[in-house]
Amino acid sequence: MASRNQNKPPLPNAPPRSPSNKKDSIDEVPIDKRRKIGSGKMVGPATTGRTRQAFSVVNAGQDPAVTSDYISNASSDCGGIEFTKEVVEALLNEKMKGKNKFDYKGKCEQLTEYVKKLRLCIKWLQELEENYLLEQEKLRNMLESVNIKCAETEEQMKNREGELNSIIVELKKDFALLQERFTKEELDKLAAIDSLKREEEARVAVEKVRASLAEELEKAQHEQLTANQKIASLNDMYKRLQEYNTSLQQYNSKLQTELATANETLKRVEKEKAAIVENLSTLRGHYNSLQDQLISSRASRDEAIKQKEALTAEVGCLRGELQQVREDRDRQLAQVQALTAEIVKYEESTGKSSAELDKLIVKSNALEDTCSSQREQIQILRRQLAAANEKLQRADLSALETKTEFEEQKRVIHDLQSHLAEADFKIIEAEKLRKKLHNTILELKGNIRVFCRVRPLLPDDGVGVEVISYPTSLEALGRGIDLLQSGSKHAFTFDKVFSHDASQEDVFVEISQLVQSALDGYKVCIFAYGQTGSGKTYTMMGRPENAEQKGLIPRSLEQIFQASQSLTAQGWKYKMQASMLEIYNETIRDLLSPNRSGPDTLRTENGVAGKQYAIKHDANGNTHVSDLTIVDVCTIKEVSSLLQQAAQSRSVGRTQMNEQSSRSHFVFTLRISGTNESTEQQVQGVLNLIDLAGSERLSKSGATGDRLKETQAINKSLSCLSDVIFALAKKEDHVPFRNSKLTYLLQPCLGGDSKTLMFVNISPDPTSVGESLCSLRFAARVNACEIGIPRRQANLRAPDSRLSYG
Ligand SMILES: Nc1ncnc2c1ncn2[C@@H]1O[C@H](COP(=O)(O)OP(=O)(O)OP(=O)(O)O)[C@@H](O)[C@H]1O
Repeated sequence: MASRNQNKPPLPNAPPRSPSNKKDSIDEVPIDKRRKIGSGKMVGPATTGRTRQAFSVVNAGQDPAVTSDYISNASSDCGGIEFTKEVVEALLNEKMKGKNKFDYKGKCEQLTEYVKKLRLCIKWLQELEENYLLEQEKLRNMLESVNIKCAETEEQMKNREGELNSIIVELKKDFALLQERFTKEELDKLAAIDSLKREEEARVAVEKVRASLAEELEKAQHEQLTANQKIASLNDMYKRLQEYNTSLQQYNSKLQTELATANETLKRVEKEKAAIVENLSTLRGHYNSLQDQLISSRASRDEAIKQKEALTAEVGCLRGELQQVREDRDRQLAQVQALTAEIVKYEESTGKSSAELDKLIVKSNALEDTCSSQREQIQILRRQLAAANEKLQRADLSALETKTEFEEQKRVIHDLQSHLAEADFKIIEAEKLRKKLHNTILELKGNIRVFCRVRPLLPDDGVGVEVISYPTSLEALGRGIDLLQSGSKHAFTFDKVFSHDASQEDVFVEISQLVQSALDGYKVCIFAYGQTGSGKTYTMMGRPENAEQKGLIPRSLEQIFQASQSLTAQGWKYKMQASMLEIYNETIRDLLSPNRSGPDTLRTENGVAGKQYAIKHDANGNTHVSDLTIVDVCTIKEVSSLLQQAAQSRSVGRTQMNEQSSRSHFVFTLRISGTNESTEQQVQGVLNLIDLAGSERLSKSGATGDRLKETQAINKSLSCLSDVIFALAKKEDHVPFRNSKLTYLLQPCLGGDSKTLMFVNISPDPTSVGESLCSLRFAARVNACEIGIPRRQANLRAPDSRLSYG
C-alpha cells in the first residue's frame, strides 16, 4: 500500500505540489489535464483518454455510516464512486457486527458486503493508480521535454547573457568613452561659450568702435564736405580776388601809364611854364630895365627939365648959352622925343609885353589851373592809387590770409584724409574682425550661410522698371536686397549681397576663407541655386579661359593648391583626390569615367553600362558613391584638364531662357588629406562645389519631349530640396533626404556638420521677378536652417593609419 501511494495523487493532507513557475511549461499541459489541489479536498485525476471521470468533491471527516451508505448506494462497477481518505480509513476500520456473538450469517453477509466494498475500493484504487501512472508517464515525458527546452533556453539564455555581458562591457567602455567625450565636449562647449562670450563682447566693442568710427567718419566726412565747400568758396573768392587783383593791376598799370603821361604832360607843361616864366622873367627883366630906363629917362627928363628950367633960367641968364641950350634942348627934346617915342615904343612894347604877359599870365594861369587840376587829378589818382595800393595790399593780405587759410585747410584736409584713411583702415580691420566673428558665430550657430548674387542685365532681358534695389542703411549695407513686385517691396537680408557690378574676384574674396578651411580639415560645401539663366554656372565655373572671369571652382582650386604648397614649409603634405558627377533625370553620371566620351554616349539608366552609382554615407559623415572615378591630383593643371573633360561631358542644352542651360546638377568633390610629419597631425577635409540645374517654369521654358522630361526631373529634385530645407527649418523629426538623389547626396552638408554656403543667383530681368521672389524666399528659409556645428576632421596620426575614404 505504501509503495503504491508513491504513484498516487497527493492525499488531502499531503503538501501541495509546487506549481511550475514556467509559464510555457504550464501552457503546454492541456487545460483538461490540469488539476486543482486544495487542503481538505481531494481531486481526482482527469481521465486519460479511455474514460473521462470528473472528480467530485467529498467532505473530509465524514461519518463512517454515511460512508457506508454512500458505498452501498454506489453501483457495483464502481463507476462514479469516489473514495476519500476518511472513507478508506473508515472502510479499513470497519468491524463486523452481528446481531449477537454467534450471528455468523449476519457477520458473513456483512463480511461479503465488506469484501465487495474492499474490492470496489481496490478496483478504484487500481484504476486510480493506472491513471496516475499514465499521467505520471505523460508528465515525465512532458517534464523531460520541458527540461530539454529549459536546458535549451538556459543555453540560449547563457549565450544571450554572454552576449549581453560583452555588450554591457562594450557599452560600459562606450559609456566611459562617451562620458570622457562628454566631459571634453562640455569643456569644449564651456570654452566655446566662453570664447563666444568674449567674442560677443569683442564684437560689441568692435561694433561700438565701428559706430564711433562711423560717427567720426561721418563727422570727418561732414567736416570734409564743409571744408571742401569752404575751399570751393575760398577758391572761388580767391579766383574772384585774383580777377579783381588783375583788374586792379590793369587799372593800376593804366593809371600808372596815365600818371606817366600826366607827369610827362606836367613836365612838359612845367617846362613850358618854366620857359614861359623864364620868358616872363626875362620880359620882366626887360620890362624892369625898360622901367628903370623909363625911370632913369624920366629922371633924366626930370633932370633935363630941371636943367631946362635951370637953363631957361640960365637962358635968361645965359642967352648965349640959350642956343646951345636950345640946341641942347632940341637935342634933348629930340632925345626926349626919341626917348618918348622910345618910351611909347617901349610903352607899346611894354603894353604888348604886358598883354603878352597877361596872355602868358592867363595861359600860365590856365596852365597853372590845368596844372593844379592835373595836380588835383594826380592827387586824386595818387589817392586812388594809394587806395588801390592799399586795396591791393589788403587784397594781397587777404590773399595771403586766404592762402594761409587755404594751406591750413589743405593741412586739415590732409589730416582729415589721413584720419579718414586711418578710419578706413580701422573700418577694414574692424570689418575683417567682424567677418571673422560673424563666421565664428555662424559656425557656433551652425547655420547654412547664404550669399545672394544679382547678375547684370543682358541684352536679351526684358525692359521695364528696375525691380532690384539695395538698401543703404548701415545695418543692411552690403547685406540687403529689395525686390519690387507689382508695386510692393519685398526686403531680404543675407550674409552678403553682391550687386550686378560685383566681379568674380569680389565674390571669391568673400568665400576664400571658407575654401581655406577645407585644407584645415573641414567639410565644405558651396552650391549655387537659382532660376535658369540667373548666373549659377557663371558664378561657379565662370569662363576659365579668361583670368578675370574665372569662377569660384577654378579660383578655389588655385587657392587650395597654392596654400597646400606654402604649407609644405611647415611640414604638411597633402594628398588630393577629385571626382565629378552629374545627376541627370535622377540618374548619377560619372563625368570622369574613361568609358564616357561625351554627353551623347550611350548609357544605361544608371550611367555607364554595368556601373552602380549608389550613394552611401559613413559614420563620419563622408559620402561615397560606389564605382565613381576618383582621380589623384597634384597640380592645378591636372584639375583644370579634368574640369574641361567634365564640362565637355556635362549635359547642357538650349532653352528659351538660356543659350547654354545646364540640364543637370553638377557636383565637384575634392577630398583633401593632410599629414604633418613633424607634429604627427592628420586632417581630412572635403570641398564640394555644386552647380545646380536651374529651376524654371514649364510654361516659360517652352520645353517639349526630352527637354520637358529633364525640366520635370530638375523641378522635382529642387522641390525635394525645398522639402528637406523646410523640414530642417521646422526641426522636424523626419527629414526626407532620401526622396531624391540630390538631397541624399547633400545630406551631410544639409543635416550634418559641414560648413555650407548657398549662392542664390538672381536675374534682374523684370519679367523674371516672380521667380526671383521665389528664389529669395527659399534662400531666406535656407538661411534660417540650423545644421550641425562644423566639425574638423583632425587627429594624431596612428602608427599605421591610412587614408580611409575614396
Ligand atoms: N555676373 C555676371 N556677369 C556677366 N555675365 C553674367 C553674369 N552672370 C551671368 N552672366 C551671363 O548670363 C548668362 C546666363 O548665365 P549662366 O549660364 O551662368 O546661368 P545659369 O543660372 O547657370 O543657367 P542654367 O540654370 O540655365 O544653367 C550667361 O551668358 C552668362 O555669361
